[in-house]
Amino acid sequence: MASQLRLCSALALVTGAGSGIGRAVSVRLAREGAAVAACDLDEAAASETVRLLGGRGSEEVAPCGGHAAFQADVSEAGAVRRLLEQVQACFSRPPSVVVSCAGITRDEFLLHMSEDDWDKVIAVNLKGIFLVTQAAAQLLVSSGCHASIINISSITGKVGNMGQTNYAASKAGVIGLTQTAARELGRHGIRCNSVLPGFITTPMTQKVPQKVLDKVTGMIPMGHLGDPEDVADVVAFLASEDSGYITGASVEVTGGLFM
Ligand SMILES: CCCCCCCCCCCCCC(=O)CC(=O)SCCNC(=O)CCNC(=O)[C@H](O)C(C)(C)COP(=O)(O)OP(=O)(O)OC[C@H]1O[C@@H](n2cnc3c(N)ncnc32)[C@H](O)[C@@H]1OP(=O)(O)O
Ligand SMILES: NC(=O)C1=CN([C@@H]2O[C@H](COP(=O)(O)OP(=O)(O)OC[C@H]3O[C@@H](n4cnc5c(N)ncnc54)[C@H](O)[C@@H]3O)[C@@H](O)[C@H]2O)C=CC1
Repeated sequence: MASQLRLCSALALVTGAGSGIGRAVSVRLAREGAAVAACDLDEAAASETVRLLGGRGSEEVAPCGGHAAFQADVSEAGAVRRLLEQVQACFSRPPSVVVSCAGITRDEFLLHMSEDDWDKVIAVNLKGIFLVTQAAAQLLVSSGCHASIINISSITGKVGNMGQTNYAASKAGVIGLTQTAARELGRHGIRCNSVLPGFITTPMTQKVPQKVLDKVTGMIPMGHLGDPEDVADVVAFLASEDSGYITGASVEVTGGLFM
């Protein structure tokens, strides 16, 4: 689909920007004119994303401003606070688009799942989105800026998935968190929506046993796994004013899996 320049005045903070869906989201938002603050636990990966965007220090300059890479662990409150301070200082404004893509899996059947694997997944996937959403919202409300917050959940948060009690719980929590944030922040001109991808071809799904991937592919009405760009298309829409009357929604990007 031809990209429009819907985001020329936007500053987009993307977490998990160093890989997969987060990288695709960063590329798409930049292509639509946004300045991108690409954050990841892996600083080198975030910097590579910015290089791909034609970031500061490269010959290409984004249509409406530069891009920058930031390192932060979204599960750490202090790191998230510093991240938002750094973004505000770097761009002299709060992010008007916030996309939380950072996430992990630690898959195991319930009977054998360790407490540590539970804690780690909840900390990154759910608490991380709480911390980023809260820190961004505090900046935005105090400055009176309108914004679009987009949290990446998963279809697993809707229907569950064998081997993922921790992950499914975290992603179901993201939906509830986002709906509640939408209720509280709507009066401030801040929209909050969730995106629920199905199986998307990224490093995260490379760990899935082939027999499971084979099984699920046969269940997808569109007959194939999705690409990160399929998710980025929807994120760009939710980031733009084309979705200006949408908040509290959960948008499934699954090829029809578990519709
Ligand atoms: C018929 C059902 C088809 C599959 C439906 C799956 C729908 C899920 C859609 C999710 C889309 C969104 C994905 C997302 O958000 C990003 C991710 O989370 S990617 C990671 C997704 N993770 C999984 O799906 C878990 C995959 N399973 C595993 O990693 C391992 O099985 C596990 C570590 C849990 C256990 O390993 P192990 O003890 O070695 O057991 P086996 O691997 O041999 O499995 C035993 C048995 O169970 C079957 N099985 C395993 N996982 C699933 C599963 N998710 N759905 C259905 N069946 C599963 C496996 O095929 C074996 O069956 P046998 O008949 O005994 O061979
Ligand atoms: N790939 C898929 O099939 C699906 C993925 N999702 C979700 O989409 C999001 C992105 O997933 P993918 O791109 O597939 O995964 P990925 O593994 O390719 O990318 C995840 C990125 O998040 C970063 N990250 C991990 N922990 C972090 C932390 N504590 N702080 C900051 N960054 C951290 C990683 O370094 C990595 O760059 C995740 O939230 C995932 O749960 C949802 C549904 C399907």
